Amino acid sequence: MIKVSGLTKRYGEHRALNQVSFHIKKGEVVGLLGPNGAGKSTLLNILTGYIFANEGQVLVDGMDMMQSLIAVKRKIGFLPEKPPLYKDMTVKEYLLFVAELNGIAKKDRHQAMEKAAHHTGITHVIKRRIKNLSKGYCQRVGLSQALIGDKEILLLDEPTVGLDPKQIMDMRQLIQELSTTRTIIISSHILSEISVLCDSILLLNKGHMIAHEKVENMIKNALNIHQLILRLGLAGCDQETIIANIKCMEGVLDTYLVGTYESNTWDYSISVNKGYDIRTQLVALCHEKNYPLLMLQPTVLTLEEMFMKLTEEGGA
Ligand SMILES: Nc1ncnc2c1ncn2[C@@H]1O[C@H](COP(=O)(O)OP(=O)(O)OP(=O)(O)O)[C@@H](O)[C@H]1O
Repeated sequence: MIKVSGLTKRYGEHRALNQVSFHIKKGEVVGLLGPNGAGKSTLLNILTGYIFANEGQVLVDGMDMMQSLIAVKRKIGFLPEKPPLYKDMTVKEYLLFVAELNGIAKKDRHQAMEKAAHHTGITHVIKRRIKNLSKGYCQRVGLSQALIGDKEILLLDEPTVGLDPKQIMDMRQLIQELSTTRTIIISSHILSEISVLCDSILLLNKGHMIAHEKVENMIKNALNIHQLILRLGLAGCDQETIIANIKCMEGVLDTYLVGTYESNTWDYSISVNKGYDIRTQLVALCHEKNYPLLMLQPTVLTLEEMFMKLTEEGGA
C-alpha cells in the first residue's frame, strides 16, 4: 500500500531523513517510533504531501506521490498532533468545510460529514461549538476531519497526547475499530500503546530507519536477551578492564556501566543471548580478579529497554 524507497530529506546540511526505505501492506497498522529529532514528523509530512523529499520515491497504492499528488492525497487522512480546528465553528460547520476542502461535491458533503462523525462517535455534539468541547472530543473531531472522504490510509501523529486516561482508552478503542478497514501509521512515544494497537514497529533514529519489525518479533527479541545487573565494590577495580573482561565471555552481547545505586559501588548491565547462563563464570571471574562482588541480579529486557538499546549510539 505504501512503498518508500531511499527517502532523504535535507534541511540545509542536516539530513532529517537518510535513505529511508520500507513497505507497508494494505491493512497494516504501523507504529512509528523514535526519540526526539529522529525524523518522524518529517516522514509524516512527506507522506501527507505537505513537504517533499530531496531524494527517493513514495508509492501509494502503486501511484508515485510526485506524479499523482492529488490522487494520493485523496487516499490519505492526517491527524496532526495539534488538529487544525476552527474553534468558533460548530463541529458540523467545520466538517462540512473540510469536506469542501477535500473537493467533495456540495450535494455529498452532508453525508460525508455525517459518516465521519458517526465513525468517531460525535454525532450528538455536531451542533456544539468546537471551543466548548473537551480535549477528548476535540481529538475525535480532528480524527473525523482525517476520515472525511473515506480515506484508506490514516496518519496519526501522537493521537493520545494530552488526553486523560478515560479519553486515552476511548481513543485507542476508536483507532482499533478504524484499523479493521484501513492502513494506519501511528507516531507515538508510548511503547505500550504501540504494542497494543500496532502490527509492526518502524523505528527511526537520527534520520535512519533502524528496524521495521512485527511487534510480536520485537517483544520476542526483547525476551530473547537476558540482562544481568552486576554490582561491584570499588576497591581495586578498573572499570574499563572489568567491562573488557566481561565482554569477551561467550554469549555476552553488551556490557556497560549503569551508575551508582549504593555508595562505593558501581552497577554494570550485561546483556546475554538466551541460552547462555554466565553467572557461574562471572562469580569465578570476580574471585580470580578480586572484584568485590556484592550483587548479581537477572532481569528481563522490557520493550522500552529494547527501544533504548536500538536507538542508543551505534545501536543500529
Ligand atoms: N523546518 C526545519 N528546518 C530545519 N531543521 C528541521 C526542520 N524540521 C525538522 N528539522 C530537524 O530535522 C530533524 C528531524 O525532525 P523531526 O521533527 O522530523 O523529528 P521527530 O522525530 O518528529 O522529533 P519529535 O519527536 O521531537 O517531534 C531534527 O533534527 C529537526 O531539528
